[in-house]
Amino acid sequence: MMLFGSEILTTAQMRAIESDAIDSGAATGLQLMERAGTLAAGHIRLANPKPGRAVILCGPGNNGGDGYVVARQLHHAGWSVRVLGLDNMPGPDAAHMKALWQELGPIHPLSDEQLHGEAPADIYVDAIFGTGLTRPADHRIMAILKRLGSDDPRYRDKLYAIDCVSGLCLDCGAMLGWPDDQLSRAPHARMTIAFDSPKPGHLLRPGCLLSGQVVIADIGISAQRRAAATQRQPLHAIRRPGDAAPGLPRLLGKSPEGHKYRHGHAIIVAGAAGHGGAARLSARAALRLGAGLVTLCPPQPAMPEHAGPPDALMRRPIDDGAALADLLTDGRISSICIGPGCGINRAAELLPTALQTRLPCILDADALSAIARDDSLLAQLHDRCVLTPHEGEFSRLFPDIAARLHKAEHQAGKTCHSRIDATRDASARSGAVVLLKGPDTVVAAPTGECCIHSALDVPWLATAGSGDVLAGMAAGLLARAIPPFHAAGLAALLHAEAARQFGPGLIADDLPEQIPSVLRALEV
Ligand SMILES: NC(=O)C1=CN([C@@H]2O[C@H](COP(=O)(O)OP(=O)(O)OC[C@H]3O[C@@H](n4cnc5c(N)ncnc54)[C@H](OP(=O)(O)O)[C@@H]3O)[C@@H](O)[C@H]2O)[C@@H](O)CC1
Ligand SMILES: Nc1ncnc2c1ncn2[C@@H]1O[C@H](COP(=O)(O)OP(=O)(O)O)[C@@H](O)[C@H]1O
Ligand SMILES: [K+]
Repeated sequence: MMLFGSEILTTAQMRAIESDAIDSGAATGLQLMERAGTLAAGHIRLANPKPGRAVILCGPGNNGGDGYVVARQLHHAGWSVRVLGLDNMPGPDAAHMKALWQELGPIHPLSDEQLHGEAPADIYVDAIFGTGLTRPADHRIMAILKRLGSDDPRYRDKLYAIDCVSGLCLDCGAMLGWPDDQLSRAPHARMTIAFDSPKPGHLLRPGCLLSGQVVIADIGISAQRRAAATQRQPLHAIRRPGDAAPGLPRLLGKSPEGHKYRHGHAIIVAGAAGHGGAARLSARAALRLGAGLVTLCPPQPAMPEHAGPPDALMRRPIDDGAALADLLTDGRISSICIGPGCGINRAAELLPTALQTRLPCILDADALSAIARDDSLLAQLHDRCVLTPHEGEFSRLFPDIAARLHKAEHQAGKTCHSRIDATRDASARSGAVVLLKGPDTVVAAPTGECCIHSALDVPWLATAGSGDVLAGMAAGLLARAIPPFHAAGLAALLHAEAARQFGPGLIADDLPEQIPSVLRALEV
């Protein structure tokens, strides 16, 4: 089953595909550069139909080569174009494009003084660095980037980036040489024109926050991309339900001849009195996503707390591992959710029983804390488990992997280790599906399958209990026999879509109630 939208390529994969296209004679490097620059100019013109004044900033490599093509194309379209470039000898393709531009106009020094000395322009095009950036820009280029990112209204909302905002590592989304506390002053593009496929850095923070609208220009290498697809670990981007496969409504729908047990039975473990809200949110979400039955399992003393609605929810007290084992002898139970409001000690006590059954299970919140405390629990995880940590929980579960995410090493120009790498490593180590939460949620399976779900437009999800709803949604989907990787990815997608539909003012209680409308919009 292939559910997830457009493929994401790393920069190495992109370079390999470009080489294949060139080596096979499908296109020359010069033709690819001409297409890239022409398509970028086309997108800029679509966004700015009336020719105006453009300043094009061209760097030392092929990204600069694309910039010279953009300059030429805008010039021919009637724009007044000023080009700022470096006095270096780029590779042959970029050198050719540079020479073609020089037949039309001069190249001024690429410096902050020159940029700020220019008459104000309608647009600025960043063609300084693309996929070839290997180290932080030097102080002269940094001065230009800071200028473009400044509050000065001359530059605000006028930046078009070729492939990426310069300084961005397209493999991990970090801005090389930019301390976290200065990122607000980094250039924020209005639009990024990227080639063939999105790259991780367009989707991961902070890159996704700096890239603006990312448009993908088809430079004619999709045949080479498809030909090599089986050699890559699958990595996909899902932003909206439309990015998911057409099979989604059928997957989430219910067949006319099905009865409740055909749609599975989810167990939601609850905790001690006073903490019941979290598990009830999960249970509601599992019901709304179509699990045939949902049973909430608090300890006996907490039962009275769960007397209220929804009436569709069943309750059964579970005091210890033996009681859970007894419940799980019912072969119709098809998923378990442990964590929300559970309490760490209770989670630690119940986890071995739950894991021993090898039933699909969602492990969230306190279950993650229990696993972080006890390596023997980590060793019992299996490929039908879905771990749903936020960054703090992730760091406690996988401290060494999280430490590699630390950007200082990268900023010194060493290794690059992205949220994708970290989530994949965590999944490989635990043998479970891992969903690392955030505005750029990453889901990875032990098979290496991975997807990024971008929810940058729904910051109202950052509200207490929203993770509990996510866990319940995934538990509902797992109960319905949707495989763990897809259940996790779909839960992230439908969760964000519910928030999107509800809009500002959202609290976690609203999310399960919004699910029917999300499903209706999907024509489930
Ligand atoms: N390949 C293709 O067919 C196609 C590629 N396309 C385009 O090519 C772009 C990739 O081009 P690229 O590989 O030349 O790298 P690019 O991003 O221009 O920058 C690297 C240059 O900067 C240098 N450099 C690096 N870091 C530096 C620093 N901190 N400070 C100073 N210098 C630094 C580095 O030299 P170095 O000193 O590291 O040897 C090199 O000279 C890609 O993003 C897309 O726009 C499209 O045309 C489609 C077809
Ligand atoms: N700024 C944000 N933009 C979009 N989604 C977010 C943002 N912050 C958090 N989320 C999402 O909200 C949920 C929060 O989960 P979690 O941190 O576990 O909260 P809680 O423990 O209160 O339920 C996750 O699904 C996460 O991806
Ligand atoms: K660029």
